[in-house]
Amino acid sequence: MEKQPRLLCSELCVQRRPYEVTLNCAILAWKDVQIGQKHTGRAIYGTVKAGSHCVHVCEIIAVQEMEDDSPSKDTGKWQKVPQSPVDCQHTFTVFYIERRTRQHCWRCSNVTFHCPEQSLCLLWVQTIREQLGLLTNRPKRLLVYINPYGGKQRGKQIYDHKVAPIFSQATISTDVIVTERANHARDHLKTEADLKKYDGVVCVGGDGMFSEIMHGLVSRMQQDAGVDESSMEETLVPCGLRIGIIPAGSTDCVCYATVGSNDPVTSALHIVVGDSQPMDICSVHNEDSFLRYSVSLLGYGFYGDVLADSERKRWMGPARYDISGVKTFLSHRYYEGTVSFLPAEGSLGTPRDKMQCLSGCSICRQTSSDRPVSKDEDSVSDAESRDTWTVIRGKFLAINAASMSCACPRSPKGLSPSAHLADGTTDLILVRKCSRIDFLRHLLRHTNKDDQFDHSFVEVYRVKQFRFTPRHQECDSEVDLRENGAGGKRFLSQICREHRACGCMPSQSNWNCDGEILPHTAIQVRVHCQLITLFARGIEEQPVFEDPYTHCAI
Ligand SMILES: Nc1ncnc2c1ncn2[C@@H]1O[C@H](COP(=O)(O)OP(=O)(O)OP(=O)(O)O)[C@@H](O)[C@H]1O
Repeated sequence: MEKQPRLLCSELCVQRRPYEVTLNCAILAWKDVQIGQKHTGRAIYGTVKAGSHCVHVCEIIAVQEMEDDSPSKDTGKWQKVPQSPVDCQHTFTVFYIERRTRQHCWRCSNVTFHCPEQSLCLLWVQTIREQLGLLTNRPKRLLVYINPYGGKQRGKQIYDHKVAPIFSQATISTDVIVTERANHARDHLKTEADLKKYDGVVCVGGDGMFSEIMHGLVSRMQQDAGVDESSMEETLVPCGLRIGIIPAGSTDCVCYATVGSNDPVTSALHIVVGDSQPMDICSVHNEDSFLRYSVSLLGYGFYGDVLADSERKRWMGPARYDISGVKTFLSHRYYEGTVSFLPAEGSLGTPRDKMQCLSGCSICRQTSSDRPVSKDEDSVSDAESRDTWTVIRGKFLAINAASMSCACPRSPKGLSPSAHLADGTTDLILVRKCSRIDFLRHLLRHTNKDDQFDHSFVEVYRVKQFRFTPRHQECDSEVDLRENGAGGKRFLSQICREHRACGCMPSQSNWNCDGEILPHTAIQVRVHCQLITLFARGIEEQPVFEDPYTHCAI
């Protein structure tokens, strides 16, 4: 790391021990001057050598001058007077992010420095504040929507007790709206909200609430830019405002995939430091009508049936997903249809390359630098003329499109462990008709480390667009193609498609679109690369212990 010039260096006291405290534009470090160089290698970004501490300036939340709590003040009680090498009357406290040993969880920690003179104390406070002021990615004003009924109905409590105090410490001002009905946040964002006033929108709730806010914001951006969402050909305008997710739902899959945990304090701290994680969005159309956007899972067959069945069992609470899962598995229904897709080509990864999308992912970064700047360059018709569509017809137990890994505590690797958040693609997983026991083997692999795609009946493709037509909606030419040469069968099929009552009609499933049922089964899906940005940084790799005094070069 390049050596940065020191801005300040003083001997200050921490818990009445003398420390050499240094600041440059990247690092604040403090080293116990009395302790030797013995390594402890314990904390992360905290103590590395005994008595040596280091914090990145970009992970400082705030600095505050404090009332001196020196025990030398007369409290009326007997107390031992510690020996301090300097008379430290003036104090300031630095609040910073500390990584916890629990996976990807952050906490707000603090250290109080005692200074011998007030002028020195003020100089430190002012210089640190100046450095924080240079971090232009931090939000100053946020619009917050709270779903009081999401998850265990603790959204309001979580925000008031865990998140609001952090925002206020970081001097972020907020306008808070507690929703009164489903789609309140979406409609407010779409029509009323004065978005120019804000640096970001915060969603307190689960995946359903996030989806509402994403829909509201994306639609508003298109309206303002005069883009017609109902046309699949249109290139959508990216959202200028970042979205923060404070997890307060039942599954919190989007938060888990972009932060690595579903901890509200960690999410609040990612918002405060102004992290940015771009994310792709799939638009879903039925012919010329726009249906919905999806960021995580589009599932037909198994996941569609589980959702449809669980919706009828809402009264059971979260247990309904397990019960519907078992019921759907036992019913072992398969569905016929045609899947066509435009494969993603070039240097992007593949769904089976085991390259997990982590913080600073090189594949997503490369995609972002390769993205066309002009609207015309990326039109659907252009893409279609360059690329060729692959067509697959068959009987499927499940058709899933995972635009992110969809990892969650139940499925730590997710449906597609190598799916990327922002590479402009979705992983299309086709599970063909197979025996119950084989399907069970495939499903169980979502919960362990084995490759869930390593089955003869599973195919996975990384795609930019896809379409699905259920068999009964296929036009005659498609059916003719499939049944080429089988004259009798074709005739029978024609009759069956026209006579639902005869019972040979292939049954239909529903599309599960990020937890919502779509009203149509024939759909066209297009991935819009990096359409939104979250206050997140992706999942960080486990930190390496490093010596701040050698590598941070302070
Ligand atoms: N005030 C409200 N009253 C009723 N429903 C609401 C209200 N505000 C939001 N909603 C709706 O509640 C639904 C579920 O909310 P949310 O996603 O927060 O929780 P969840 O379903 O428990 O969690 P998850 O989606 O992570 O499983 C959302 O689709 C949202 O549209």
